[in-house]
Amino acid sequence: MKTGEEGGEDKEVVSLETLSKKMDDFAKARDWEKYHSPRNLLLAMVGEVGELSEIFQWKGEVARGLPDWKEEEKVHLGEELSDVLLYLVRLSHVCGVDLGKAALRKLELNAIKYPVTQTDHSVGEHSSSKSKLKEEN
Ligand SMILES: Nc1ccn([C@H]2C[C@H](O)[C@@H](COP(=O)(O)OP(=O)(O)OP(=O)(O)O)O2)c(=O)n1
Repeated sequence: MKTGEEGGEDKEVVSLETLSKKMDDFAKARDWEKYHSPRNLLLAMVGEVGELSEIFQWKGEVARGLPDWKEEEKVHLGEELSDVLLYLVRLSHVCGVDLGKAALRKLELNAIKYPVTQTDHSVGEHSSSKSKLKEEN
């Protein structure tokens, strides 16, 4: 699917369903579904989070947009971010969780828990946003 961008440039929109289907095809083609259990996928994802962390390790704080990074470092970053995302999507799939839906619901909960009028960004000390959302629905 393509969508128009402000600058007239088309950008491909990649859905979570597309990624999930591709992971499913990948696993089926290799007969790897037996390895893709929830626990295995969780551990694999955590391992990839470790690899992602290594990229930032010892660098100190880095500026948004990573202006000082080499192109190859950014490509590597994209690969590790992708590994985390792909395992997360796959984990959600094998657990029967609709990740897109769950994330939209969580954003709603976050908005209730942290209203825009709140300025101190503190966490905790909030009444349960989950019960508030339940009351509203
Ligand atoms: N049983 C497996 C093994 C791999 N993958 C897929 C999902 C990840 O996107 C990627 C992970 O592959 P590697 O374990 O080879 O990890 P890296 O690509 O990070 O390689 P390395 O750890 O050598 O840097 O492959 C998978 O779906 N199921």
